[in-house]
Amino acid sequence: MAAIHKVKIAARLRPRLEGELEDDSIQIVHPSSASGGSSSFSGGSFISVTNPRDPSQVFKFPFTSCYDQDSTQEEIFKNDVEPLIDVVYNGVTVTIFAYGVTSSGKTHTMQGTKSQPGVIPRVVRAMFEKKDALHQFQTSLEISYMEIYKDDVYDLLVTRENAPKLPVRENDSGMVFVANLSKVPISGVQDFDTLYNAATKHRSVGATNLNRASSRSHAVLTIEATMLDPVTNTILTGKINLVDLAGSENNKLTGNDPSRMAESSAINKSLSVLGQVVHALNRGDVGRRLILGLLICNLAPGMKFRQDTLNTLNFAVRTKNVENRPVVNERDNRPAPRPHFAAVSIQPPAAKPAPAIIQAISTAESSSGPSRARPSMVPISRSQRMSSIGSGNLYQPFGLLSGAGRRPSAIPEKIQESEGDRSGSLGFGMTEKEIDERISKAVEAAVEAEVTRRLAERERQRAEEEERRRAAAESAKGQVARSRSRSPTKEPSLPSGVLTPLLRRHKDLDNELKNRLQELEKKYERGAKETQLADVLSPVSRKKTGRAYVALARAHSEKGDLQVALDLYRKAETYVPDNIKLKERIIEIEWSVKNNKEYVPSPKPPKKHKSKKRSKSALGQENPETDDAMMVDSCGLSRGQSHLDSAAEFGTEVTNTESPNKSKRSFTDTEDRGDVLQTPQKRQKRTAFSSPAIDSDDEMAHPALSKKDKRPVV
Ligand SMILES: Nc1ncnc2c1ncn2[C@@H]1O[C@H](COP(=O)(O)OP(=O)(O)OP(=O)(O)O)[C@@H](O)[C@H]1O
Repeated sequence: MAAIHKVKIAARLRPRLEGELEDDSIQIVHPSSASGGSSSFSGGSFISVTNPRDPSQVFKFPFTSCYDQDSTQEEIFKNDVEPLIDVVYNGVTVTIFAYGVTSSGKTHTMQGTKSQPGVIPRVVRAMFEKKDALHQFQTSLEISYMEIYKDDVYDLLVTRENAPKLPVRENDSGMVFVANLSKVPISGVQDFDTLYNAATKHRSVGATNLNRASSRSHAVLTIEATMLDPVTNTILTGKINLVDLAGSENNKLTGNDPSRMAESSAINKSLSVLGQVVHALNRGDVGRRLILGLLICNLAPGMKFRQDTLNTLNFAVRTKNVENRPVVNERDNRPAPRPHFAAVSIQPPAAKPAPAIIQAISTAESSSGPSRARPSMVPISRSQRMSSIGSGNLYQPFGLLSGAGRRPSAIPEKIQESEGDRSGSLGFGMTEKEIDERISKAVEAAVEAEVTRRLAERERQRAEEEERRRAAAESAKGQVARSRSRSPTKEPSLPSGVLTPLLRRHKDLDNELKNRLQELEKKYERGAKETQLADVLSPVSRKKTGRAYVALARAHSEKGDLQVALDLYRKAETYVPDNIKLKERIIEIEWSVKNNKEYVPSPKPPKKHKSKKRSKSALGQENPETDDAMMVDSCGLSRGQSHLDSAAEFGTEVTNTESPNKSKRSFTDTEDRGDVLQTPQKRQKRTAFSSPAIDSDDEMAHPALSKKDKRPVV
């Protein structure tokens, strides 16, 4: 078996910022805080998040690297990033993502400041240090820097005026790349700083309530090392992709205006697709070549961010199970190049298109599933590809590429043409054993991929065969029924004798078994179609279907069928993947199932009287239309109630994001000041809203959905 690496997760909780309230709803817990001054303990550390429904309970998320508020940039780099530099110099593509809600510290972690440089400047320095140490190779470094803004890709290394949208294309071997993205050689740290600082100014940044300089785009910086071994005349290419994702957004907190909402919706959509891809990778729906090596989950402290923190951690937990099978990008540099089988990529059939973020991070291994949503691009021809290669234009951002034919522009011509004695050296300073190992791993990977392909093919044939058989059985059944109706006595009778009862029983069982199998098959087909179905449904229908599943799940959870309820909630999630409350519900039930604990759903609300509705409407905080919709809320709470409740509980603003004109009311304030400051009337209202239910407006509402979408669904 080829070596498999799980994606490494690091979680980092940023310190409280000025004006943020102190509370311990999100904490990093180290096994023994007494065991030394480090702010990151590997082994046993976990993030604890209090359960929004029951503050006496906590959710624990153990990760190998947990960095608390006192952690330093140096610590993160030393522990989790620096080891990856060697991997890059071994010809592997590595990706580091910073993921988290807006203002959680992604840019601080990746970019940092002059006094506290982050991952990016440290990686660059380390890449140059390592390059200098590799005397035996002729090594060059190049960078590309792009941003993905509202699903469009722009080159950050050229000025905005000269930066048209770059097309994302797929070549004829299924490799996704950003065409015409510039790749610039860098000669040293200073050189990089000049380029990078200028490029960063081109990035789309805007102010939100939470962050004055919020990144509104995903930024992907790629540093590529090309190493030529003059002795063996082979070229090894390693890359490190450093991705500062735009923050996932809670529009209630960010206070986005309508134009920002569109931006925000694009950000959330792309992050949600990223989440789905990771989910699909976990389920094995898509190829298991990986999209990242390290995921840094940035967390913001305090109750205000608790829900976002749970979402981020939930995403991280899923990502943790993704397996990574690194591939070495090595190729022969002799005049008649042939692909090294270590770099052979087995190409899957064409899949659905996807947003740019996914196209950019996927490696064309994805064979199905929700991983592509961009309209299909015209594949470039081989000749085009070669000319792009020649001009240095072809960019394969995260490619585990089939390496033949690509000539790094930064390598001097004479080196490219040189041909060394291949027998005398083991190349790239590796021992024979290491080379053998690498070869056997590559062979295993190729064989495994081939076996997987064949198994899939066989499975497909089996399914077709099964379908044919079922159709034949159906039509035979129809004929039997018809002939029976014509002459009911014609059914072949069992031979009489002592075995007759046994034969009859056998026949009954046989029929029962067949029926069950048919049912199972139908169920399986339904499950497989679920994701595809969700893709083709309109947002309204998706939401309706999601709600129906939630209602069903709720019924099961009330009966105590937690596993069934969980499955149904997960199904619902397929239809409403962005639903925060639903995700939270899933986490809770998962926790209850895993720990064999009772799960107590919140009580159904009493039926509302019209007068109550009127009085609520009079508050100007909801409209009756949405109120009706609330009645179908899976947890039984009316939407308005739970909306307010949830807002109150999480200290969020009760601002209807659909209408920027509606008045805002901050519950953070009310909550912080406590009940003492409230009038008896207000206190009464607050009590009514303080049910512990968590299913709320949020559970079924997506910020991008229109008002129309919030109609009753059942
Ligand atoms: N570890 C830290 N130490 C000190 N300050 C921090 C830390 N992390 C973040 N901050 C501060 O918090 C604020 C928000 O951080 P940052 O801009 O990095 O968030 P972000 O996740 O990149 O947000 P967005 O997604 O909106 O771009 C900044 O003022 C930053 O300086």
